[in-house]
Amino acid sequence: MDYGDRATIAAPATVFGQGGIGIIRISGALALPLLERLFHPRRKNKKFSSHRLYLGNFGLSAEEPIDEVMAVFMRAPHTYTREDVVEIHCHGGAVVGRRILEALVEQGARLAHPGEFTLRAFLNGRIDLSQAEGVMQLINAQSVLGQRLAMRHLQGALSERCSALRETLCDVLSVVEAWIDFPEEDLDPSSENRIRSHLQESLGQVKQLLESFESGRVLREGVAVLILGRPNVGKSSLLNALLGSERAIVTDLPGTTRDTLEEQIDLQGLRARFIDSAGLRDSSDPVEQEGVRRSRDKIAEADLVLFMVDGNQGLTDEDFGALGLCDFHKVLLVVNKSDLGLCDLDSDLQSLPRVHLSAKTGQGLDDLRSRIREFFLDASEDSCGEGLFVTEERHYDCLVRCSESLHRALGAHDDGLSLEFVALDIRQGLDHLGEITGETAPEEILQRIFERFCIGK
Ligand SMILES: Nc1nc2c(c(=O)[nH]1)N(C=O)[C@@H](CNc1ccc(C(=O)N[C@@H](CCC(=O)O)C(=O)O)cc1)CN2
Ligand SMILES: Nc1nc2c(ncn2[C@@H]2O[C@H](COP(=O)(O)OP(=O)(O)OP(=O)(O)O)[C@@H](O)[C@H]2O)c(=O)[nH]1
Ligand SMILES: [Mg+2]
Repeated sequence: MDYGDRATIAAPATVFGQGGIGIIRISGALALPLLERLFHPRRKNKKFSSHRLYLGNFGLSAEEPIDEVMAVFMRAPHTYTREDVVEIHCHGGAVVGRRILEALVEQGARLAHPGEFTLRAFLNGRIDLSQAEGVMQLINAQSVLGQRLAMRHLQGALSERCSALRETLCDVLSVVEAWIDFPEEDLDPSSENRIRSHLQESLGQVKQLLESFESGRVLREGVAVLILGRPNVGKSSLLNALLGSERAIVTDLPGTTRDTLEEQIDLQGLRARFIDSAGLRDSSDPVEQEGVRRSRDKIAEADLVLFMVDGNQGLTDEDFGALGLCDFHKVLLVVNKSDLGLCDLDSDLQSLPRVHLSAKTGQGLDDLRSRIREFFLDASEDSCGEGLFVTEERHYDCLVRCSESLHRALGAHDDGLSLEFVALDIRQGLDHLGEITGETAPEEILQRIFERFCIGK
C-alpha cells in the first residue's frame, strides 16, 4: 500500500449492480478540481459551497454526459478522511459508475486500495485504529448484536478504555522514573504502595477486557443450546415449539428421537443453535444406544444445556444419571408439562436456575427465551462493565502481551529488583496497549488490517 502517498483516490462507495443509486467517493487535493472539470451543474453557480448537494450532468464533455448525477463537495478537514472529499451520486447499474470512475482516473485520480479512505481517516487522526476496525466490523456484522458491538467500537468505547488504562500506567511510570532519577531520596512507603496498587488495578482492568473476549465470541459466533433429558420429557416438543413448526417427530413413546437434530433460532439478535437429542437412558437397542452416545457427545460442545424434566412426574434415577453428566455452571433446568400440574422437585436441585413451561401450550416459552438471552448477556455484561467487548483477535493478543508485561513489572517490584526493570516492563505494557489504538502499531500491522477492508471503505 502507498502510505503517505498524497494521491487523490477514487472508488465506488456502493456496489455497482442493480440498485437505484450508486455513489463514487473521491478524496484528496484533486477532488474539487476534478469536480469542476467533470461536473456540469444545472444552475450555473460560481462556486461549490461545502456540504451542499448539486444537481447536474457528469462527463468529459457537457454535450454527451455519462449520467445525470448529484454531487457534493466537502472541504477538509470536516470530512471522512480529513481531506477534501467529493461524492458523485449517480444512477445504479453496471455501466454508469464504472465509466465515471474511468473518467476520474483519466483526469488524475487513482483507484483507492481496499480500506484506503478509512486508512486516511486514521492516518490523519480523525479516528484511531480500533475505531477503524469498528467500521469493518460494522460492515461485516451478521447479527444485531454484532452490529451493536461494532458500533460501540466505532464510537471509540475501546479507545477510551485503553486511554484510561494508559493514564494509570503513565502515572505509575512517572513515580517509578522519579525514583530512578533521585535514588538518594528513599522511596517512601506511600509511593511504594501506589506503584503496587496501580499496577494491580491496571492488571485487573486488562483481565476484565480479556474475559470479555470469550463472551464476545459467544455473541459474534452464536451459541449452541443442547436440549437434554431422559426419554419422553418433551425435548422434541420444545424444539418444535421454539421453531413454531413440527420439525422433530414427537410421540408418546419413550425413545422417539434417535439422532441429534439441530436448528438455528434467532433470539432477538442472539444466534442460538438448538440441538434436540435422544433421551438419555440405558437401552439394549443398538440404534438407541448410538443416539444416546451422540447426545452425550454434544454435552461438551454446548454453551448451555437445557436440562429438561417432566414436572408432572417428578424426578427419576434416570434424570439424576443424566444430570450427572453436565457441568452445572451451564445448566438451565427446564421443568416441562406445567399444564398437567407440577409436583415438588427434589431439593437437591434447588440451586439450579429453572424455568417452568409447557411445550404443549406454549406457556413459559417467552420466559425461557429471555432466560437464555440473560444467561449469555448477563455473563458478558458482568465481565465487562458498560458492555464493552473485545471482539478482535488482534486486540486480544495485544492485551495478553500487556498483561504479561504488567505481571513482570509487578514481579520485579515485589522481588526488589532495580526499578529500571519495573519501568522497562511498564513501558512495554504501554506499547502493547498503544498497538490497539494504533499509536505504536508498525506499518505491517496497519497493512494487514486495512487489506481486509472492502473496496471503497
Ligand atoms: N454519503 C455518505 N454516506 C455515508 C458515509 C459517507 O462517507 N458518505 N460514511 C462514511 O463511511 C458513513 C458516515 N460516516 C461519516 C463519518 C464522519 C464523517 C465526517 O465528515 N466527519 C467529519 C465532519 C463532521 C461534521 O460534519 O461536523 C469529522 O468528524 O471531522 C462523514 C461520514 C456512512 N454514510
Ligand atoms: N401435557 C403435555 N404433554 C407434553 C408436553 N411436552 C411434551 N408432551 C408430550 O410428551 C410426549 C413426549 O414428547 P417428546 O417431545 O417426543 O419427548 P422427548 O423428550 O423428545 O422424547 P424422546 O425423543 O423419546 O427422548 C408426547 O406425547 C408429547 O405430546 C407438555 O408440555 N405437556
Ligand atoms: Mg424427542
